[in-house]
Amino acid sequence: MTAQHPAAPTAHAHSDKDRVVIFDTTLRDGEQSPGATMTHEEKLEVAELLDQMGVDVIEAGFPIASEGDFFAVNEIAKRTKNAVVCGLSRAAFKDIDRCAEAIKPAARKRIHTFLSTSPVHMKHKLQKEPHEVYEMVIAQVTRARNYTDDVEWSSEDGTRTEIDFLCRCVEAAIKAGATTINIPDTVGYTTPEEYYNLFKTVRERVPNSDRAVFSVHCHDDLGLAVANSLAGVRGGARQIECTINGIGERAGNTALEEVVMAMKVRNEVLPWWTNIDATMLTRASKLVSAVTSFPVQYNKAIVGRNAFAHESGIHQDGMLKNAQTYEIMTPESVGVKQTSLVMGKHSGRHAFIRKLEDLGYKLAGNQLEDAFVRFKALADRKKHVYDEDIEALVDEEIATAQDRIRLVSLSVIAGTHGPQRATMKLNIEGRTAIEECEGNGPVDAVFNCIKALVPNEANLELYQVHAVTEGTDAQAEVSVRLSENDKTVTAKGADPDTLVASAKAYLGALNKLMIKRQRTKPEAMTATP
Ligand SMILES: CC(=O)SCCNC(=O)CCNC(=O)[C@H](O)C(C)(C)COP(=O)(O)OP(=O)(O)OC[C@H]1O[C@@H](n2cnc3c(N)ncnc32)[C@H](O)[C@@H]1OP(=O)(O)O
Ligand SMILES: CC(C)C(=O)C(=O)O
Ligand SMILES: [Mg+2]
Repeated sequence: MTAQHPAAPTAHAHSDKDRVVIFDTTLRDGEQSPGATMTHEEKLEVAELLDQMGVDVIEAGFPIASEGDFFAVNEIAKRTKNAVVCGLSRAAFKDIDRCAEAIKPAARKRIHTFLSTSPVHMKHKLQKEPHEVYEMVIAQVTRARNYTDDVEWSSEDGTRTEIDFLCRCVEAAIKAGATTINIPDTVGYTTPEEYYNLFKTVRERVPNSDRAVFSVHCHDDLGLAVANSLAGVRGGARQIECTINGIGERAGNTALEEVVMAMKVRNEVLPWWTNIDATMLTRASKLVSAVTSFPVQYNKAIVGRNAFAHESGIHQDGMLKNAQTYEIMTPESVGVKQTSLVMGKHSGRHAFIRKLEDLGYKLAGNQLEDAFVRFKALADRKKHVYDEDIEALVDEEIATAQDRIRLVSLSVIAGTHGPQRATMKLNIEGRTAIEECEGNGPVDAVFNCIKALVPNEANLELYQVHAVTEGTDAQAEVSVRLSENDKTVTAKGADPDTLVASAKAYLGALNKLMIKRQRTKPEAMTATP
């Protein structure tokens, strides 16, 4: 799995015009996800990691929202080494002043002020006329510019805003001193083509548009946030607002890891670049998931636990031959140690052999074939087949290869109304025999069957059960110790069914006894004493 992917991130001759600013809003829009609230310390930890991984702007919070938010933004402003620290504020002087105070200690600081421009928001939410909104844009951006020369203005619900009004507001904001213009798709309503056209149009129509960086901010209500963001960049935007794991209001925001890797892996068609150290993406994902208690879906692009895992035999075989067959980026490129070949019911022989080698086994011929058949049978019954399951299975295969008594089938009737009853079929040196016995409990009934089928004087000294792995579908591993005269043998049996495992262990011990008997008394060749 060391093959070099042609699509793997490579060094580019970067040009400044293709540089995309990564504006992370995990701590602001991300934290707006219901239930995603982070503690003060957790926010500091996330901000430190974002700074280390090369995020350009950290939107650290909404300082007017609460004392807690203010202090978090303020502390992040003090600690951040490289990134611009940004705070959000409504179009209200008190918000802007509070935001300015919070970000004051930052080496590089931004005030982000927003105001809705769509008819529905202006009429129902703000209850203001367009001309009032227009005046507010100018007043608020001007106010913010008193504190810093890095001011971002967002036209909330920009994608449902009437285009002439949007262009007028954007022009006014830039004239008042905004250096970044964000046109959010606040409700996740737009489509890639539409969003591309929006940026193209606004940039063409607004006379002073070249004096600001345009920014995309997308929500994932229709699952289009990443596609829309990239379309906006194609339309001329050079800042992407995003969050780790795509957390955020409702269906979330554009996932940082997805846009970053899309541009890296498909750079020939998405020819832009960022400053993000992609090898830190997995770490960031895990941290944000841990502090928000939001699990990352298994099949999530880039950072989901299945993003570099393969279970089906055809894919595993391809991966073993050349990783490029089924992976478009290396796991290492996003901070995952290695591809994992998950053993399950869809796995094939190539992967099984590789797994056995990794676990230190070398089986061939019938032994390998038998082990594979038993592995498939186990995988059919068990959700997760762990390494320990395979070890137990192979150990048993090796231990029982020479067995003269083999379990063919077992069924047991157990429950609250005893006596319990077992029916067992054995293959004893090539001959099939069947017996039905009762017992004081299901294990007793099983062992009585064995005694009836293979009469013996052996004394059961130990019977022990433990689970090989976790979960209710874990394999049971049963150990049985039998003694006969001066001979003592121990054997193990593993199976998801404890009673089958018990029978296998008992029979395994009997088989070993027979070998011992044979060694000391070569004429004792038969299964019965
Ligand atoms: C699209 C986005 O993500 S926007 C960001 C959303 N994030 C948040 O709301 C989280 C933090 N918010 C809060 O803590 C609170 O809502 C606060 C502190 C901002 C305001 O709290 P309150 O004063 O109690 O107001 P409340 O939240 O109930 O209502 C919002 C008010 O802000 C107004 N408002 C909304 N957006 C803006 C804006 N961009 N500029 C100015 N006023 C605005 C609303 O019209 C409403 O005003 P009204 O009270 O005159 O009707
Ligand atoms: C505050 C703005 C930028 C926002 O989060 C949105 O419109 O979605
Ligand atoms: Mg948002």
